[in-house]
Amino acid sequence: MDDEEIPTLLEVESATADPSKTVPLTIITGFLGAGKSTLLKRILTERHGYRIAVIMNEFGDTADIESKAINISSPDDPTAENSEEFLELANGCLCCSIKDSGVAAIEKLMQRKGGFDHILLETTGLADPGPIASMFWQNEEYAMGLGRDIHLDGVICVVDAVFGKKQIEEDHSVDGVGESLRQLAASDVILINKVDLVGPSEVDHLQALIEHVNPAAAIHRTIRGELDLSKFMGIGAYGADRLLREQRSLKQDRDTTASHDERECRSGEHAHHFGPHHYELRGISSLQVRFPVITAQQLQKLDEWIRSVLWENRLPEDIPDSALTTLEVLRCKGIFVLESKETYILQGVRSMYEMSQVDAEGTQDSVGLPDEGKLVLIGKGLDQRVRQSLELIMGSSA
Ligand SMILES: Nc1nc2c(ncn2[C@@H]2O[C@H](COP(=O)(O)OP(=O)(O)OP(=O)(O)O)[C@@H](O)[C@H]2O)c(=O)[nH]1
Repeated sequence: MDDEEIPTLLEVESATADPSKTVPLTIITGFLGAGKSTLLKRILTERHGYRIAVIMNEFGDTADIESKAINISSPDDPTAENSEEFLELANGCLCCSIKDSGVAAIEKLMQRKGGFDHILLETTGLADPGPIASMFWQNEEYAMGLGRDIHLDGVICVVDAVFGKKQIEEDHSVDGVGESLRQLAASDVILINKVDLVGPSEVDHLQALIEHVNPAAAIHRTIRGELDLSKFMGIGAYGADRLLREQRSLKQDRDTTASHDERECRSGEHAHHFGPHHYELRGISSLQVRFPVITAQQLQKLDEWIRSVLWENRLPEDIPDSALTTLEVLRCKGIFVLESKETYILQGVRSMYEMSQVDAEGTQDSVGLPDEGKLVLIGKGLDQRVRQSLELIMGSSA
């Protein structure tokens, strides 16, 4: 294809309820110097066929530095220095380097609706993408305005293969949880970048660490952000299909590689409902729990449990306002299968969550419905007590 040709628009797969009506938005976060600008430069300059609007650093103060760094401004363009203007790029993408507040930037962008199919929002200026993710996801106030035009597709985090481990170990802690760990916790896709600079065993080690912190994210290894865009765009991280697909592959993995410990655990009187996955690192912990088929009453109890944990930061059996725990859930995902064969999915970002029934006919044919459920929690204080509290619900019959 020569430079004069107009790029062909590729289909972007999306698993959300009605993607044709709203524009998917991906939040990009990442460790210092990990390769976010390199990834964005590639997206803005390569011929990939997608029409993407990139909003850079609208929440930070370094828009000018960033735009120079990725060298997209044209000397012939008198608006290039104006931080509130958009640049149309040769590959069909739009770049918006803006100092304005995020919402204002996106409002302006949406006035150009039809000119792009996907929004990438870079949030370098912020340590923790969680609050922005919850703003774009299921926020009623927001949904009255821009939310009608946009849906949150996913959060991605770029991690430095060379310094990632050190950054996790040394970064600043906010409320006992390091910034980089908060980024990992909030992410749906994680790129371990610069793998050309370290040996495979070092990358394996870093990947294992990341998998423990966030057992729900997809992890890819990259060099200079080289990765098929469909791996992190149009992923529908908050939709049902992705969760169902993950659940199916989890089951296949377990069917073929169930460990001795897990088999023992499954045959135990109470423990058979739960996988032994709990992990804690520098204040952040994750908990992964398998659920067998449950009753409608158990689902209701679980819903109450989630409300108590997400809204009041305590287990239902804890005394209100007791300072015993520092429980906080930053991200949760779940899938629950009822005796009636109804299937529910849970999606949660901080204190907001949604439990919705899966419409079997609405899922993609290849996905299918699972025969058992799971719950993944990422946050603070997710220890043995939390697991035992879930066991109480699962053990209850009414
Ligand atoms: N060898 C190697 N270098 C890379 C790779 N990706 C990025 N770099 C280099 O790493 C340096 C930092 O990359 P950037 O893309 O600027 O990182 P960033 O995350 O945007 O940095 P900040 O915004 O400052 O946090 C640059 O010199 C890049 O050329 C990679 O995969 N391999």
